Amino acid sequence: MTIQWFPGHMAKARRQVTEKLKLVDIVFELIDARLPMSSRNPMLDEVIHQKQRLLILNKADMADETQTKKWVEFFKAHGHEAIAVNSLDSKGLKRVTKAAEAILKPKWDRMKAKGMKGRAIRAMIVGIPNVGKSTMINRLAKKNLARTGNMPGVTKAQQWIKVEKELELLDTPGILWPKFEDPDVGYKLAVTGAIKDTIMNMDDLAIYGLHFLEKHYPNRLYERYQMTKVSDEIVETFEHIGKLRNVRTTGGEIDYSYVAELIVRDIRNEHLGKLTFDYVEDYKEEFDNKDK
Ligand SMILES: Nc1nc2c(ncn2[C@@H]2O[C@H](COP(=O)(O)OP(=O)(O)OP(=O)(O)O)[C@@H](O)[C@H]2O)c(=O)[nH]1
Repeated sequence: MTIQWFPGHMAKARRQVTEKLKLVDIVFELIDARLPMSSRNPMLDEVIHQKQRLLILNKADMADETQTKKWVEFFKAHGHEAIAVNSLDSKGLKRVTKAAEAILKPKWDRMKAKGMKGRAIRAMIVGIPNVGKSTMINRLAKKNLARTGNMPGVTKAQQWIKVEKELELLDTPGILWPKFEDPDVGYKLAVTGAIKDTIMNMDDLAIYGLHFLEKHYPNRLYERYQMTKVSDEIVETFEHIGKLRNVRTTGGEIDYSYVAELIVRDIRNEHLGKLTFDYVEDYKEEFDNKDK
C-alpha cells in the first residue's frame, strides 16, 4: 500500500489512532528490528499518554542478532518493555501474550483487589506501513479467526480477535507515518525495503548502502564485491562491481543504473547477511543526554 503522507492524512491517522487508543489496555508498537529508531514515529508518544505499551521489534529474522539484543536492552533501560519476534513464526508469537500479561499484571491485581472480575487484555497494533502489522494480526489470530463480535457501547463497531483466553486484539491496526523528514531515516527505510515505494533515487540509495556497510559491516562488503575499500571516487567502485558482475549495456559499457539496483537488491535480499541499519551505539549518547 502506498500512502502519500500529506498533512491532512497525518491528521487523520493521528485521529484514528487516538480514537482506537481509548478502547485498549495496551498498545503493541511494531517496529522494524533492522531500524528500531527510524521505523518509530514520535507522534505515538504524544497521544499515548498513560497507556501501557509493548515495543515489538518485528522482522528480527532479518536483523543483526547482536544489535537486536542490544536494542531490547536499550529500550528496557529507557523504561519500555520490548521483545524481538519474527511474525512469520506463529509459535514465537506466544511471547507477545506473555509480555502483555506481565506488563498489565500490577493493574489487573489492583482491579482484583477491588473485587472486580478479571477479563482479557485488549490490545491494538500500531506501526508504519509494511512493518508487518497485518501479518502479525493474522498469525496471532490463527485458528481463532472467528471474531469475538462487536464491543457493546462503541459507536463505531470494532471487531476483536480472540488471540488467547487472556488476549483480544483489535482487528484493524493503527497506521503511523514514517519519518521521511530526516534524509538519513529516508535512506534507511528505503535501502532496507522497509518502505517499498519511495521517491529516493536508486544511485543515492546504493551509495548510502555502500558507505553504511563499509562503516559497520566492512568484511561482508569487501568479500561480496571482492574489494578492499569503497573508493573516494564512487564511480570507480560502481565500475569495479559492474565488471565483477558483468553488468553492461547492449553497447558493452558498464550499466551504472543497473549496478545501483544490484547493490540495493543484494542488501534487501540478505546477500550481505542480516543487517541492522540503526546502530544502537549511534543513539546512546543522544538518549543519555535526554534522560539527564
Ligand atoms: N522476514 C519477515 N518478513 C515479515 C515479517 N513480518 C512481516 N513480514 C513481511 O513484510 C511484508 C509486509 O507485511 P504486512 O503485514 O503487509 O505489513 P503491514 O504493516 O500490514 O503493511 P501495510 O498494510 O502497508 O500497513 C510482507 O511481505 C510480510 O510477509 C517478519 O517478522 N519477518
